Amino acid sequence: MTLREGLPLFYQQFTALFRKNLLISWRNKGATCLHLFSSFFFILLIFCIEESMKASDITSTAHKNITDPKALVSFPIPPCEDKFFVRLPCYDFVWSGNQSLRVTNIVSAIMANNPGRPIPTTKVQSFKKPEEVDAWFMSHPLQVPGALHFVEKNATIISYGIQTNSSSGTKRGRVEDPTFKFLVPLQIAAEREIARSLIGDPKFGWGFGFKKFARPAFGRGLTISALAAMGPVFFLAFSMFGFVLQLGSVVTEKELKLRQAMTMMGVFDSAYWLSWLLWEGILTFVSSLFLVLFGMMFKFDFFLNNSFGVVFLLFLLFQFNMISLAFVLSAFIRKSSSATTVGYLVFLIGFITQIVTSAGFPYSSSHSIARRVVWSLFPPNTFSAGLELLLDATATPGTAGISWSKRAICAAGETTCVITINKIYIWLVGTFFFWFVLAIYLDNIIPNISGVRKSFFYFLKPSYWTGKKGNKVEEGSICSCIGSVPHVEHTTPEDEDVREEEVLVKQQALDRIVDPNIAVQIHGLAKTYPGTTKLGCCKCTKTSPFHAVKGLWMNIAKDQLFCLLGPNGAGKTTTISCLTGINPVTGGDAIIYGNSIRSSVGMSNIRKMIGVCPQFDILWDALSSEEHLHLFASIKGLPPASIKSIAEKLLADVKLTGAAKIRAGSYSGGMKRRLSVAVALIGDPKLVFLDEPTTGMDPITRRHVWDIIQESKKGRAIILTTHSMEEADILGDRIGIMAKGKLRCIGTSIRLKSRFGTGFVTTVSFPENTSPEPLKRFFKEYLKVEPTEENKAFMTFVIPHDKEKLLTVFFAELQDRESEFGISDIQLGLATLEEVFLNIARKAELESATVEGTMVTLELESGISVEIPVGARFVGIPGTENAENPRGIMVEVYWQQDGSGSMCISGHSPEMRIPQNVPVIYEPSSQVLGHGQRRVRGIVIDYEPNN
Ligand SMILES: Nc1ncnc2c1ncn2[C@@H]1O[C@H](COP(=O)(O)OP(=O)(O)OP(=O)(O)O)[C@@H](O)[C@H]1O
Repeated sequence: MTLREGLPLFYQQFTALFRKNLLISWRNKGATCLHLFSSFFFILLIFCIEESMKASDITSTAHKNITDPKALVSFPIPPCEDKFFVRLPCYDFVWSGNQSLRVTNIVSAIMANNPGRPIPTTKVQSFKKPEEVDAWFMSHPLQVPGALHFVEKNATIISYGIQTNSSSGTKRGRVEDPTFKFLVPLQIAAEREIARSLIGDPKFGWGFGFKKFARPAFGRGLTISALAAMGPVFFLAFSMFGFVLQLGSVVTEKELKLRQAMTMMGVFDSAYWLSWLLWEGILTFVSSLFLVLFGMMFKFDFFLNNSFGVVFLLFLLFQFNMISLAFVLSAFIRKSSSATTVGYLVFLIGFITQIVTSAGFPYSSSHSIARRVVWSLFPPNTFSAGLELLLDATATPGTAGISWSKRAICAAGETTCVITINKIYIWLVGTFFFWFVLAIYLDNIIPNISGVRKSFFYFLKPSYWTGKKGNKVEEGSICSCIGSVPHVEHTTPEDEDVREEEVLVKQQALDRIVDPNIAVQIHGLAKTYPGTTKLGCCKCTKTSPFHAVKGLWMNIAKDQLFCLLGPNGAGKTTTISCLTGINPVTGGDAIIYGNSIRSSVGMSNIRKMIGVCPQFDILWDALSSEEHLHLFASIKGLPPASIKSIAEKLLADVKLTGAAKIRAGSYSGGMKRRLSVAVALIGDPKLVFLDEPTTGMDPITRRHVWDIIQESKKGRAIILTTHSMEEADILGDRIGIMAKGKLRCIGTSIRLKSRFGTGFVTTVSFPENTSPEPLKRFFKEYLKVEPTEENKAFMTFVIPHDKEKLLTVFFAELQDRESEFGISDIQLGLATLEEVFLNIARKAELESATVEGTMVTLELESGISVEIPVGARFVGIPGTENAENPRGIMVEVYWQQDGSGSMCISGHSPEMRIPQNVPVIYEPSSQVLGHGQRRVRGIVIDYEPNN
């Protein structure tokens, strides 16, 4: 099947990824609806606030048509206690000019004739001169609202002046206007009584009143506008929905390694980012449209009087900016759960900078261009400036706002201005591209989930653009100082098969022999994870480099399943990660169907011919198995016409046809693993990596998957890692066991069992009343072996390999004497692969424990505690030497793997004498430990019981 390449592949990937984004949004309806329609709630909220503000201001006539305004007449002088802030005892007014009798009479008349409330003399203070009044004010602050100053010039002229505190005060939301409350009543009273005094008629009528203009009701803008006050912050909050959702989606794909899986399948970065951009762009377009339409529906002048295109474009460009900002921040975030926190922080910062922007910073000629440039990089700032222009334009009722044709013209009255709505559009387009390009750059240079990144100047290398030659990646955080990675000393393998394999591969590499039957040739593959430096708040934590794979040499044949076994941390997954290009190798190389994993061209060829089932399921919860297969098939470049039938076949193979349309989120662990296996087999790959494919499966499903794997061997190579020895035994054509980063043994299952197993295992069964002693003696005399396990019904003997030649005669005689020994059944078999595995793992543990001094405590039945290195098999107990046992006593320690895959002690043999001439592998320097406790350090003895 020919896979698509170049532009057609890009287009195919882009459409598949776009569909994936669409499906995920569709399945996540709640969040998508919130993104699209939350504007309605914000607009409704602003509308409600504005209505309630109007309702609370019932005395205001601003919203009413005034056709026949009423005259406001008769202002009595209010009692001084009515003043909002007054100090008691207070006075209704004070006056100067009391040396004149006429003035005194005028003031008396003012007090007596005050409408509705004659003023008592105790509430008035008199002075001779205004200066005395000022002096009194100084010593009696806040004790009087106003003062009258009279001067009798002559018989026909009496002049007067008024003093009041002109600053208006507020109390509990009410405003005190000193002019109308205190000044005008004093003025009316003074003028009335002066006129009566001058005319000489104490009943002279003196009418005075105010009357408003008749006028239509004011619009919203002139008085209170909730939109002007809260619009910027509400619109910023609204844009946060899309921002947080976008950030969460991108980070989730990174966190769940979905992005890595797609990269492994050869997805173009450009197709990935553009698919997100287009989908989010559509959502943004629709949500901005709804926002403007809702604003118009609620009849806000802002939306009605400014041109539709002008308002819509501002919201659209701002939201696009928030998408690219989300892309940038996604490079720094590892957990999708942090998206909401980051969204909240961005909102908080945006809220603060919006306040600063609305205060005039930096969009005025008094600020430098540099300040404006820096400030405008943060999209909420430019957005806020744009909103302010549009709000100002519609602040006066009945004004036309900003039209599309006038978008580049300064506000009325200004000949020059530093910012227009058109300039804001240009800024927003510029910052959108700036953040988007920065997001792609950061995505490349910040270490991905596997700790891999590109160099800072990767884009300057022609190979990045042409895809030719190496496109090297680096490891470690961008801030950590990575020194040179320590070299791994290559040691000649101890095992002869591993040595032989190494020599063969080296020779083939030297002779440049390309064996047509070899799918993968691994040349001294080494991987060292660099140490990292992490800056904490108080200290710097450093981890040292770790050699995970220390030079692998091996061939993996076509049409074969190579099984890679090893305890936890052996380096199996790291080897697979290197072979699949997830992690760069530190040393060596691997040739996969003639392509080197060290070259980017080679790797891009390799990606087309491999299928990977990673250790952990890499699936979208919201997509069904059918959709997963369609997506990955499209990314791989399978011809569109064939994708449907291929997906159907794969689903049938892994028995998921019935669940093809069900979302993977509701699958059981086993179903997810089967889907992962199907994904690995998409596009008929020539090399398949299966990293623990049957983990979490029930026995029936596991058998079924084994059948699928067995079937899939035809025409391809499979590299399988597993912790199930049964799986390895059944499926593996060849098995390699790794431990501590090195290959420890390699060969067929039979070969490994015969070389590393303890020998042949025979189980003899007999009826319960039979005496086992004669049988035991027979085994002891002929083969010199004791039973390793015995009960009333059977005995198990392990016969060392060196007794193999004796077995034919031995078993012939045993069969002849069956009735004599009372035997009911005899079974003979090789040691299990599990035993081989434990042996290898134990030896590797012992090797590193002896170097690193990793000890565990062996509790002997005799009550002694012995400290021994992990993996030690025969352990001598110091202090047990005597005449009978000149070298002392030893025990055989039995090991097993615990749930986490680490070696732990499962028991020990009875104590036995240490034979003469057996060498000591490890003798601890100090023998006795503890205070009075019987706790010693064991001596590790190199003893093979069969020799
Ligand atoms: N990114 C990393 N940085 C540092 N050390 C790592 C990193 N990834 C893996 N290691 C270490 O490398 C060693 C080999 O890990 P690897 O995952 O390859 O083991 P494995 O054989 O696949 O084990 P398992 O059976 O548990 O999957 C382990 O000790 C692990 O802690």
